[in-house]
Amino acid sequence: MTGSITTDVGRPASATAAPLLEVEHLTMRFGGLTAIDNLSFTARQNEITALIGPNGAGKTTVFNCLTGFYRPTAGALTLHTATGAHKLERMDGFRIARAGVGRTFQNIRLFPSLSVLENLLIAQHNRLMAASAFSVAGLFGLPSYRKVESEALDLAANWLRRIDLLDHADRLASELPYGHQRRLEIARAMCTRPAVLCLDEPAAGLNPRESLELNNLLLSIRDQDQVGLMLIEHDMSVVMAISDHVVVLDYGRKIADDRPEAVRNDPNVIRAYLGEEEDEALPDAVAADLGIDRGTH
Ligand SMILES: Nc1ncnc2c1ncn2[C@@H]1O[C@H](COP(=O)(O)OP(=O)(O)OP(=O)(O)O)[C@@H](O)[C@H]1O
Repeated sequence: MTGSITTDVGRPASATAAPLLEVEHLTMRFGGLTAIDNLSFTARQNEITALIGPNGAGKTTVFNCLTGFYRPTAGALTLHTATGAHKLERMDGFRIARAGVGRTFQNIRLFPSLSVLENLLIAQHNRLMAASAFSVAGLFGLPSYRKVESEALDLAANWLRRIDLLDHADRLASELPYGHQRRLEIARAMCTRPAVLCLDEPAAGLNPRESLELNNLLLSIRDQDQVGLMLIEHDMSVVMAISDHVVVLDYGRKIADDRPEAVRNDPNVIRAYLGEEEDEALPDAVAADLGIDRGTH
């Protein structure tokens, strides 16, 4: 083993930024299978927290608990926002979204037969309906509705500019190239005004140029939008390039929780993530991604 060992499992990566999302003793069982086993970590404001691990480690299950798709078997999930501390484990998906948890999925879930602009407006549907007082009269008569409607259009236009799709606003979402659809899905999630945005494999299927554009978009969201990002990602080059903090799962248990440069040299992570006892057995490309120096063998 040539990589240095620096990870202190369980130590938070940063104690400076305010806690945004606290996961405490999260457990999720499906019958006899424990998919998440007593998992605790903290994601912080204005940071990108990556959740990584081998296939079946439990990453998507964590997202499903955070977004109300699953009700956890045990544990507490607390989102801290300007409106207070929200106990997510007691809430359904609709209330969790309103509390400030946004999400994208492994498989793109845009409305394919709506335009690019309509996809960004429909994401703001709940806010628009609330401003209409849920009445037809409100849709046509209330000044508060017109104000929110104008803000919704401004927000959509702003995101179209940021993802460089303003010229494509009237095209059907399904007509866009795959990489554009990925960016649109992130913009759509941002139009729900989340406090934390959970991204499930956003780089999957992207070519290197699109992947670089995605990195820049996610960094700009972190730095400009008062949003914390949680990222499930198999592409280690993306994880290492943009994450502030990495949590590693293996068989539902946390095996590392630290800065990316520490995690990538952790022998437990290498062993679990790659399923190999020795780094000599790793494919060269994987070892390079993990930053393992093989020159001295
Ligand atoms: N609804 C469910 N019912 C039964 N078992 C489930 C369910 N959802 C997930 N699991 C199991 O929980 C474990 C964790 O699955 P999960 O999809 O969270 O892993 P993952 O780390 O996201 O994997 P991948 O990287 O392949 O997407 C797996 O063994 C999976 O089969």
